[in-house]
Amino acid sequence: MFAAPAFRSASSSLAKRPTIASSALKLNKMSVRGLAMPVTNAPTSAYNKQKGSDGKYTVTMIPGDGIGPEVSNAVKEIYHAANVPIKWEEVSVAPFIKDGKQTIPEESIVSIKKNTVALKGPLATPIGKGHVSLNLTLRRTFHLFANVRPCKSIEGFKTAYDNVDTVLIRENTEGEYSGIEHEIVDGVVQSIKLITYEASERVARYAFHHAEQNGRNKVTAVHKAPIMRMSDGMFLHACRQVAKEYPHIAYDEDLLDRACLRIVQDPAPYADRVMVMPNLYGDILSDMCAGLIGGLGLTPSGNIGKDASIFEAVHGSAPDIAGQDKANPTALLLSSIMMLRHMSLFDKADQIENAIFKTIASGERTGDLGGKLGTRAFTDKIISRL
Ligand SMILES: NC(=O)C1=CN([C@@H]2O[C@H](COP(=O)(O)OP(=O)(O)OC[C@H]3O[C@@H](n4cnc5c(N)ncnc54)[C@H](O)[C@@H]3O)[C@@H](O)[C@H]2O)C=CC1
Ligand SMILES: O=C(O)CCC(=O)C(=O)O
Ligand SMILES: [Mg+2]
Repeated sequence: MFAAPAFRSASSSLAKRPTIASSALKLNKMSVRGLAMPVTNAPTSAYNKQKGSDGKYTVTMIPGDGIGPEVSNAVKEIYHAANVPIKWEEVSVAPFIKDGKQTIPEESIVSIKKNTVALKGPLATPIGKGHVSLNLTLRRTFHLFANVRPCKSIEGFKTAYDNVDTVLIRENTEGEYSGIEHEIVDGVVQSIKLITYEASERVARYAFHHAEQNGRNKVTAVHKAPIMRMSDGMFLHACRQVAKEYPHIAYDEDLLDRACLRIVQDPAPYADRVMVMPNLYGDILSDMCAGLIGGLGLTPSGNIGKDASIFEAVHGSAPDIAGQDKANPTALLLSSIMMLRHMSLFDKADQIENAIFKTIASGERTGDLGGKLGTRAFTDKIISRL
């Protein structure tokens, strides 16, 4: 097992390191002042909303950019056809500047806070100029500390492997995506990878909890601690501490590059476990896993917090195909199915999931899977199988 010498020398004072932890909290609260939710170490809380007088649960919907409105529309149509007891509260998170700071509309924050569940289409982030990532802003604003990204081979759709079944849990609020960058002097830029023990422990605990709840018998922490000695070293330390609380779940560690190689050479051994890792590694590894099962049109995710959860596809706004009726809505649909299960609407989740998989297996597919159907026609085929 890897030992992190530089980190070890500092570990005894770990519990008394309020400076790192409190500066992280300040960062989290910066995005939407006054509305940030408290951070706690509890793995997650159950969905406990009551149906409205119309017999429906209200869920926030953020259609998103690029292909977002097309794939969101597919979800809405299928849910309507399947009589899912959900009423969508559609909001925009288009940012504006208030007091010199990027702000997202209060209406969207109030909606997510009230409903505690949201389904989100992809949000585009301009490169190098314009607003900062709204995806990251939402994750930080609602302390969505764990990003769960399952990736499973689709029966009837042939790829190099038919046994991919990975579950990746990504720390979702800090790490390389803390957004702390500055130019020290001309031509020298510093980008801070901020890792706190608190966030590492929280996501590690969620990974073990998730493994336990989903019949997986191992947690693998994915890292680059030989290089990122203190930051990934602390992440590993937190994982090792939490592992002691779960003696019935095996724990091991793997280097990120080695894990990438192993997964593409033989994904089978990864079907028994949950992988947990810092933010950037999870972002990259989840696209890589998607490639093994047929691409980004197929992979869902859930951003899990204690007080709210936002479900979204792994993919982005796909500007190359936006507005052309080419997008595969499966990824957002499967994300919505994760959401339905989170809400304990298991029958509806199974019904829609079966219809999607039967449609794909029948050969009726969108272009990304080698098919001829557009987004709308594919949606209609799913509806016909509900
Ligand atoms: N969570 C989010 O909202 C995310 C947002 N983004 C943002 O999205 C924008 C575009 O990013 P890209 O790097 O181009 O990644 P992307 O995921 O949007 O697209 C990558 C490739 O996959 C294809 N693709 C993605 N989703 C598909 C679908 N549902 N059906 C068929 N093909 C699909 C695209 O056509 C493209 O060729 C950027 O502004 C990025 O920052 C990127 C990833 C996640
Ligand atoms: O926020 C973004 O623009 C990209 C985020 C991303 O790639 C992801 O969450 O997978
Ligand atoms: Mg990504």
